[in-house]
Amino acid sequence: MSGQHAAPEAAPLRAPEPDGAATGVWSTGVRRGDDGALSVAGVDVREIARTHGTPAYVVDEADLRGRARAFAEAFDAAFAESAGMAGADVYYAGKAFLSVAVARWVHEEGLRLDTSTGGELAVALRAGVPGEAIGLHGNNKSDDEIRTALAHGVGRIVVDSLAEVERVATLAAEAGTRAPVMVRVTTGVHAGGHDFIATAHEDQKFGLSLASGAARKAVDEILARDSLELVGLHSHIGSQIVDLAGFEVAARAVLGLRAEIAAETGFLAPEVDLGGGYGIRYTAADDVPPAPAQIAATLADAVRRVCAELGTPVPRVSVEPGRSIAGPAGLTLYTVGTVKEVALDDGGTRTYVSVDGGMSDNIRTALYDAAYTATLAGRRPDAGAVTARVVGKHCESGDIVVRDVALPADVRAGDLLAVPATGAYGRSMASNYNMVPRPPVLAATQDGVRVLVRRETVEDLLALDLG
Ligand SMILES: Cc1ncc(COP(=O)(O)O)c(C=O)c1O
Ligand SMILES: N[C@@H](CCCC[NH3+])C(=O)O
Repeated sequence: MSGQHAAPEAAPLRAPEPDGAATGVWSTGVRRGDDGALSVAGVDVREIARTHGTPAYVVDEADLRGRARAFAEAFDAAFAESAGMAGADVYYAGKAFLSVAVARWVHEEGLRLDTSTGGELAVALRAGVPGEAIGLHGNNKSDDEIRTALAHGVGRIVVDSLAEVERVATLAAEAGTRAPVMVRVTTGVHAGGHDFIATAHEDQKFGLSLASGAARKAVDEILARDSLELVGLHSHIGSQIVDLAGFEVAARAVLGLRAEIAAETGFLAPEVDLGGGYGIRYTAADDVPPAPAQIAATLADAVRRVCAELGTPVPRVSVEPGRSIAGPAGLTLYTVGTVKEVALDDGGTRTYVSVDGGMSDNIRTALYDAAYTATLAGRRPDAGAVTARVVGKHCESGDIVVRDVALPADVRAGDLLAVPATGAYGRSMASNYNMVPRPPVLAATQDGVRVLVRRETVEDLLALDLG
C-alpha cells in the first residue's frame, strides 16, 4: 500500500519455524497448517479459541519442560565434579510465570524454584516442591514471608539489606531455627535490555553494594549471628541479556569477595549464585541467544579460571533463569475487533488493529518499549502485507501490543492473531486495568488442552468490591 510506513519491525513477521528450532521466536510445538492456521503441540488454535475464548495465553508444555531440562542437563554437565567443579543447581525464577502445574513441571525436570514473594512461595509449596529446593528473594520481605519460609525449611533466603539480616536473624531465633541465607551482592555490572530491568548497577533498590562495603558488612553480621547460616553469595545483573560477558565480570567480582572473606575470616562461602537474565528472541530481528549448554560452559569456565587465579576452591554454583524457560514456550492468542486506518502527518497511513486484550495482558511493550511480532493465526491471508500496529482495548494510547508488524491487508474483525514469546512476564505482570478480567493460561500438549489458570470473570472482580 503506497504511503505505508515502512517500520523497522516490518521484517520480523515470519512463519513459525517448522523445524522447531529451540532458539526460535515460536515454541517448538508451533506449526502452520496447509490452511494457514497455527497449531500448538498439534492443537489447532481455532479450536483453542472456540473452546476457551480469547485472549488466552497458550503454553507449549513440552517446550517449557524441554527448556527446563536443557538447563538442568547443561549445568549438571558443565559443573560436574569430573569437570573439576563442585556441582550446580538451576532455580527456575517463578516471577517469569508461575502456576502450580509449571512449578511441578520444572521440578520434575530437575530444577529448583526461585520465589520472590509469599505468593510465589505458596504456589511452589502447593506444587509439592520441597522447602529445601526453594529460594526466597525480595528486597522488602515481610515478617510473615520470612516466617513462612522458615517454617517450610526453604533452602535459602537471599538477604537484600542490612536491616533484613537483623530481621531474619531475629525471626529465626524466635522460631528456634537457623536460617540459611545468601547475600545479594550488587556488583556494579550494568546489563540488560532496558534500564528498568538492569539490577546490579549502584543506583537502584536491589542488593548490598560491593563497592561501598555494605555486602561485606552484611557477611560479617551474618557470620556473627548464631541463628543465621551463610550459605553463599548472590549476584543478579539484569534481564534479557544475550552477551554473556557481564556474567563473567560479575562472577569475578563475587568470587573476589568470597576469597577476601575467606582470607580475612577463614569462612569460605560454599555457594555462589550468578542469577538469571538470559535473553530470548522476541522477533526475528533479535540476536539468537546462547543456548543453555553455551551459558553453562561459559560460566563454568569463568568460575574455574577466576578461582584458580584467586587460589580458592571452586564453589557450588547456582543460576536462576526465568524468561529463557517460560518465555519462548508461550504465545498469546487474540481476536481482532476493529481495524482502522489512521492518517499520519507525513501523508502516510498506519493500520491500527485492535485486539481483545492489550496492556493488561502484556505490559512489556508499554513499560519497556519491548518489541514483539504477530501473525494471522486462523487462516491463510488473501492480500499482501501492510505495516500494522496491534493495539489493545484499554483507555490509553500507549496500549500497544506490537508496535510495527507486517500483517495481511485483509486483516479483519474476527481474525485470530498470535503473538509469540509471551510466556514470561505476560500473565505474571497482568493487571485488571479498566476492569478487564485476566486471560486464562492454557497448556497445549499432544493430549489436548488443559486449563492451568482459569480465565477471570467480571464476577471475580466484583467479588473483591465490598461496595
Ligand atoms: C534475583 C533474580 N533472579 C532471577 C531473575 C530472573 O530473570 P530472567 O527471567 O531474566 O531470567 C530475576 C529477574 O530479573 C531476578 O531479579
Ligand atoms: N519483568 C521484566 C524483567 C524483570 C525481571 C525481574 N527482575 C520483563 O518483563 O522483562
